[in-house]
Amino acid sequence: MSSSVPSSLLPPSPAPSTPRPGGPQRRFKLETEVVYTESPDQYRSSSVPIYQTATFKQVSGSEMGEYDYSRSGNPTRTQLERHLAKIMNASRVLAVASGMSAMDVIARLLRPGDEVIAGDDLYGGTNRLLKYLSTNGGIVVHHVDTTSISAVTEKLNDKTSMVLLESPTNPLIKICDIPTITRLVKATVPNAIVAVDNTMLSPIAQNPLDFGVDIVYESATKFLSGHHDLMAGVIAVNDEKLAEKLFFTVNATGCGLAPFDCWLLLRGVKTLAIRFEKAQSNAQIVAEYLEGAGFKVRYPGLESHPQYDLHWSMARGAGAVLSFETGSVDVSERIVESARLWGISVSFGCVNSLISMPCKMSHASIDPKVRAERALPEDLIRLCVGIENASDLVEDLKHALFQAGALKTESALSC
Ligand SMILES: Cc1ncc(COP(=O)(O)O)c(C=O)c1O
Ligand SMILES: N[C@@H](CCSC[C@H](N)C(=O)O)C(=O)O
Repeated sequence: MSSSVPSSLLPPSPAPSTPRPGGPQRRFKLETEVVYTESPDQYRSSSVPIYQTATFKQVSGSEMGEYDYSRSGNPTRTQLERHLAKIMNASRVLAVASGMSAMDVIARLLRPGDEVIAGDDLYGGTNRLLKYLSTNGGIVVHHVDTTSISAVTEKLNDKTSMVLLESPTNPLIKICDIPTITRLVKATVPNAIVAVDNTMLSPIAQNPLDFGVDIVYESATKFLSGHHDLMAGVIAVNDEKLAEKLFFTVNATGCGLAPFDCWLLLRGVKTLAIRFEKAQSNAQIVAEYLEGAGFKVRYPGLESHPQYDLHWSMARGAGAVLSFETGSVDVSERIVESARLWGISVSFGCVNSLISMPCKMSHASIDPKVRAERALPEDLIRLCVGIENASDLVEDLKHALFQAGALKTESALSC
């Protein structure tokens, strides 16, 4: 531990969970780990208390307690971070105000002149922050097709400071070979950081830290919380020095997650496994229906996905986000507007199913010219599948497709 960060400001490292204090210390299956939380609460409260306080009184003028100020640390945040560290196979997790906050904290590791290699298909907000840094921060950003290992390695040089990956990507659901890219980056530029945005799968389906990457971050606004009732981001690492640097920025900039949101997120995480499983099985049914109806569907649960085998070599599930093309922006708009059960909304990972057109919504901040260069189809529809009844979802979609003129025959309505 470095002398720059007092230990009182660091959350304790995660203890292995055990149903009874003093009982056998062991790792349980993920579905069990997400539900079980330890709390050192003096009243043995079943739910972790919300320490809705900005300050903590000190024992005396010279003796500091464990916490002094909630920007620097708060017991509810500590409990959340410990719980997430267990689930994300990390030694340390930091909970911050949003997924973009997490990305911002990570990006502050960069210095002018540094080079970043990122995907050519990535969340619009990430693209926007990278663009800002390249315009104003002296950072050079290379956007490459991360499905091609050589496209990534060709850009590696001694100025490469960070390789930023998403798999699956948002919204084209492209898969990249995280273990191989990580190995090659480490062999070529040992100090370069490999960071993975794991928002699309959550720790239930993929743990990139297990592949040797340095940082995993997620928008906890999505699957981790699951109800679209809070904004949060999480950063997970296994290197204490790196954790300290990241924590320094969290404390210095004040982006640590507020106590009530920590509590909401902790509550949401308990149902992560069951929500994710149901949403994912619904997504598989929806993807198969759309493919059967003749659409080009992007979903790693379909054997037609070009990186199907690669995906399943890394992940335990296909997730609940898929996208498909219709061949016409007008038709896509009509489909989106004809759906009743599917909410027209950005974001994903919620219990409710959502439908959107990335080029007009989540990825609208990417210059239309850049979108065209990167072959992001303007007619792309993204479906973020929730936990409703699968037949209701398919029925609603069928009717939206039919009303929009995307299903040519009545028979397609019954497939
Ligand atoms: C893949 C991905 N990463 C990061 C973010 C940013 O998260 P947040 O909206 O919580 O800031 C989003 C969506 O916003 C996303 O889709
Ligand atoms: N207006 C927002 C759009 C947020 S998109 C949220 C989510 N990541 C998604 O992919 O739907 C912005 O400008 O960031």
